[in-house]
Amino acid sequence: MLELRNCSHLVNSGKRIVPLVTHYRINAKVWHKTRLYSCTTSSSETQETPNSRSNNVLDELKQRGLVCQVSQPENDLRMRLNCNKKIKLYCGVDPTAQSLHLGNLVPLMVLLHFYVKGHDVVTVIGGATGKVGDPSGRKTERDFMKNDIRQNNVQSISEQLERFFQNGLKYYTDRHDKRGVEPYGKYTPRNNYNWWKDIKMLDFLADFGKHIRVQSMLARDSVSSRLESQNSLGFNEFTYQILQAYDFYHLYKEENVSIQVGGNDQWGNITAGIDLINRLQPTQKKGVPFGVTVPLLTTATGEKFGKSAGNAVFIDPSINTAYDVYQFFFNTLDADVSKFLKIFTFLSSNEINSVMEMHIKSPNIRHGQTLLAKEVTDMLYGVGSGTDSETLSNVIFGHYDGTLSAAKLKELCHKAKILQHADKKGNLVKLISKLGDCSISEAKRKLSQGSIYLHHSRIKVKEDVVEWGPYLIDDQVLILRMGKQKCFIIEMH
Ligand SMILES: Nc1ncnc2c1ncn2[C@@H]1O[C@H](COP(=O)(O)OP(=O)(O)OP(=O)(O)O)[C@@H](O)[C@H]1O
Ligand SMILES: N[C@@H](Cc1ccc(O)cc1)C(=O)O
Repeated sequence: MLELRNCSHLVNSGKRIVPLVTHYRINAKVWHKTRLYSCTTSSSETQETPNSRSNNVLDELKQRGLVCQVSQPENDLRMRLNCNKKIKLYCGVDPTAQSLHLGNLVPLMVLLHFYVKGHDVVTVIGGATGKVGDPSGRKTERDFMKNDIRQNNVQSISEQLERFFQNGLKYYTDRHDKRGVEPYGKYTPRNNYNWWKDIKMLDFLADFGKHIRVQSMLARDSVSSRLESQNSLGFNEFTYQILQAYDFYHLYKEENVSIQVGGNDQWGNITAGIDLINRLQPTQKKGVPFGVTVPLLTTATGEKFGKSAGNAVFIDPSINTAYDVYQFFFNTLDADVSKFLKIFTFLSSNEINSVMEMHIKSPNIRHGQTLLAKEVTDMLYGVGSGTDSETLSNVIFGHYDGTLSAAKLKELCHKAKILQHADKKGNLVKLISKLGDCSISEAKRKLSQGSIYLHHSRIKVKEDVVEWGPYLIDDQVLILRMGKQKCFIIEMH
């Protein structure tokens, strides 16, 4: 199991609830069947491919801790990869929230590794499966979701997936190869509603029903665990595995997809698909279908990090900004840094080892967390956003030499959604009361106690201020600190 600290300030059920005004460094303790596949098979999926694919991606992924289970015969898969053949793989996501979260990124990182090495990747958004509800890893039934909400989720997650592969490729290119034309794979987005909407129940039962064995369905963990517990299981949830199995069959048959990737909680659904394909054998030419699962990221209390547990860190920019995600990774526990560098970045093991050496010597400097935060932010939000977030973080946490212009500072704060506004005609006491959400007398008390600092040079101010000039950057921007934990950046109009 991998562990993510519970980062409650970035976590929510759809809205960004990062406090816009409270920024503090949290010290490390706070968060805590089988046919032999022939390499000479000549389906479209196995054309000759460029050299970049000759590395065995699977071995690299294993070294990175990105592989939990691989379906048998694993050696066939390894042979296929070693033969430098192009492979097509898919991962599905159900539209049960507005945004992807960091847990979803783990299987998507597997796809990204294959993609940048020239393999083709497909994502399936569960427009159909999302209506039914996957019981995998859940103790209880899902809440009902209205069609229009699900539809909006399909839309936003589709955009996020597209952006993930676009930004991921740019990030990879930026770090690895700037020579131009690259043998990258092809990215194909799919929505399973598009094939499920035309399937008639009678036809489905007649054509596929006998190939789906009830004993196997009952034996899958997602079903058996619920049947053993007090919590009952709806017929919709019971049948979910059939839908996902058919998706894999459909993609295998129609689009030459031969590997399904998912979190380890998806093992039952993925193997249901492999069983269905093997029973139906739509074509001998395509070779054995495979499943690869990734380990589940869990919280310190062992819960899967995701939507159901209510602890997801969402990556939609309208929910969490680049700066929020930077802060999340900057606050990674020391014990998790190396693991996350392997999972969430494309840094080589040499690069990771060398930063970890520095990190172990002086953990308080946070070399590892800084690199991790910068890399992941660049990968998710676009190359450059990691450095911007680091710059802003340095300003907020007091490592700022004053060289940044007010214009740049405003731009960074605006993007991070933390820029405050105030009237130059107002006084400091009123400003403290507004920003600190306290009474005027409490604001005066904070001032007289010496807990207010202005300007990047941290001038301690104990009296009210009406003349702002001496404290402003370029006569426009005020940095105000309240105690050691709160920093506000305010544009004074
Ligand atoms: N914490 C996690 N670690 C690794 N993989 C994860 C994690 N959370 C989700 N995934 C994987 O992401 C893919 C998409 O999952 P899905 O959209 O259903 O998200 P989810 O958070 O698991 O949702 P829910 O909690 O509603 O079941 C699946 O393969 C799933 O296993
Ligand atoms: N069942 C997956 C999502 C999914 C949907 C359709 C698929 O074909 C594959 C995966 C999940 O809940 O995480």
